Formats: sequence, structure tokens, C-alpha cells
Amino acid sequence: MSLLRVDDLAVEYRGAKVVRAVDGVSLSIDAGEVVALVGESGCGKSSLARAVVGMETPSEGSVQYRGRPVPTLGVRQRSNDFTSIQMVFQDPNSSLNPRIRVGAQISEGIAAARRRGMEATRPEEWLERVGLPATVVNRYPHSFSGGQRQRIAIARALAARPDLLVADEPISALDASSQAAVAEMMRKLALESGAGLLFISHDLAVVRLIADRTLVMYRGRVVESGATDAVWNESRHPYTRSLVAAIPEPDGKGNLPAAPTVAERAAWFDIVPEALDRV
Ligand SMILES: Nc1ncnc2c1ncn2[C@@H]1O[C@H](COP(=O)(O)OP(=O)(O)OP(=O)(O)O)[C@@H](O)[C@H]1O
Repeated sequence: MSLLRVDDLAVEYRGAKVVRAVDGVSLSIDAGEVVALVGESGCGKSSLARAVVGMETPSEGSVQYRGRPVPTLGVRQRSNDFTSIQMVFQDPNSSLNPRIRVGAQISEGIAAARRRGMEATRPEEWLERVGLPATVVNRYPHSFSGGQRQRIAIARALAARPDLLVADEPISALDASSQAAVAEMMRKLALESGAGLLFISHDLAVVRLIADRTLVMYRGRVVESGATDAVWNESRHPYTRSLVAAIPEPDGKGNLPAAPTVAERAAWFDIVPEALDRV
């Protein structure tokens, strides 16, 4: 059974006119798998993510987590079963409480894991895992940079020991130099705990670095999906080809590069593989 299964999902917003933001999307994610959802702004990625975590009610179709329908958010928060789904948003300020010390916020995640019978961990451990010193545990969010705050939001989500982590544009608010490293860190930490990761981004270059499978979304529909390297090297849909073509070509001849190795990917982003262990 898949960890997450989305079947023929539609999400509509009803105002003066009906906006069909997600239009018949199906996907599945297994434990230990990183699946990326890419597409331009407004194509429906956030609407899909919100439906996956129960923040949006499907107009059609279904979202099943471990074979059961995902309940709406209020019900989910009261049910220990569903604290095993965590979400990281683009803007860490929307998920961190400015009046609570970061260590206490990470402890909320730890408490959620404890309620599901997981062993106790300390907030300092999670800070160190996301590349921050344990000594910052008693500071408030305002004393950190935007990038550091996002690391704290990721630490809090991971401290809840999720089986499924849904990350909606988690790196787009970070400065360019740390985007790839934070994305790689999320992959590493999610997989270390055996979780599945749905990584949403408009940036195919970073997705190429971390995702096992990629789905390309265009105007509410998935127009292409498959192993990331196949989507990269053998994309069929013109929209995917335009996304791929927008990324600088390493060979300079207009040919798509062959599937890169992990070391090549790391080099492409100027990451020393050892450095990935430190972020
Ligand atoms: N609450 C809402 N009410 C009405 N329309 C909405 C609402 N939320 C999103 N939409 C519309 O649904 C469509 C998809 O939006 P969505 O935010 O899901 O896309 P996205 O790919 O995540 O874009 P972005 O990367 O800019 O967040 C857009 O046309 C958007 O204007």
C-alpha cells in the first residue's frame, strides 16, 4: 500500500467564477521516496499540497494516507495518527510563532512524536541536524535570518518524526547560495527517518538534484511524470521541454546532458559532497 495516494483529485475555488486549480491529478508516494512536483506559479501546486494535508477539501477525487481518507485539518490536529504528516511552507514566518522560543516550538514537534510512541529527542539535536548550533535553543524567531528560520521550521516538522513531509516551495525564500544545500538536507533527513517527501518547487534544477520521481504540473493537470532523469532527458511534453531548456546547458551545444551522477549534480551546484553532511 502506498503511503500517499491521490486519485483524480480536483480542487475548485468558488467565487464570482469557479477556478479549477487542480484538475484530475493522480499520484502516489511510497515511504523512503522523494517525489517532486514542479510547475510555474499559479499551476495549482499549493492547492494540491493543501488538499494532501487536509487544508483544502477535494471537489472531486480522493486523498488517502495509508489507505484512509485524510481528514480536514481541525480533525487531523486532534488525531495522533495524522501528526505523522507534516508540512513546511515557503514562508517560515507563517509557521513559526514569534512569541515562543525556537526550542519550545521544536519541542511541540517532539511531543507529537512522543504521543505516537516515539522515543524522546531533544530540540538541540534537531537544531544541529539542520545546521544550527544547539546554543540558539532559547532564542526567539526574530533573531534569526530568513534562511535560518526556514531551517528551524524544517527542524520542527522533522522533530514530529513524520512519515510524510509535504514541503511547498521550502527553498524559494532562501538566498540562492543555500537553496540546493537545504533541499539536499531535506532529502537526507527525510530518508534517514524513512519518510516520504513531496517536494514542491518551480525550480527544476534543484528538483533534478534531489527527487527520485518528478511530476510536471501545467494548468492544474499533471502533463508529465516519471523517474527524474527520464523527465529530464526524455521529456515529451512541450511544457516540460521548455522548463528543461530554461536551465543552463552544461555542454553549451543545446543538447540535453546525459543523466548526471550524484557527484556531478553536487558539483554542478558547487556543493562539496562532504559539505552536505554538515548542513
Ligand atoms: N483561495 C483561493 N480562492 C480563489 N482562487 C484561488 C485560491 N487559491 C488559489 N487560487 C487560484 O488557483 C490557481 C492555482 O493556485 P495555486 O496557489 O494552487 O498555484 P501554485 O502553482 O501553487 O502557485 P504559486 O507557486 O504562485 O503559489 C491560481 O489561479 C490561483 O489564483
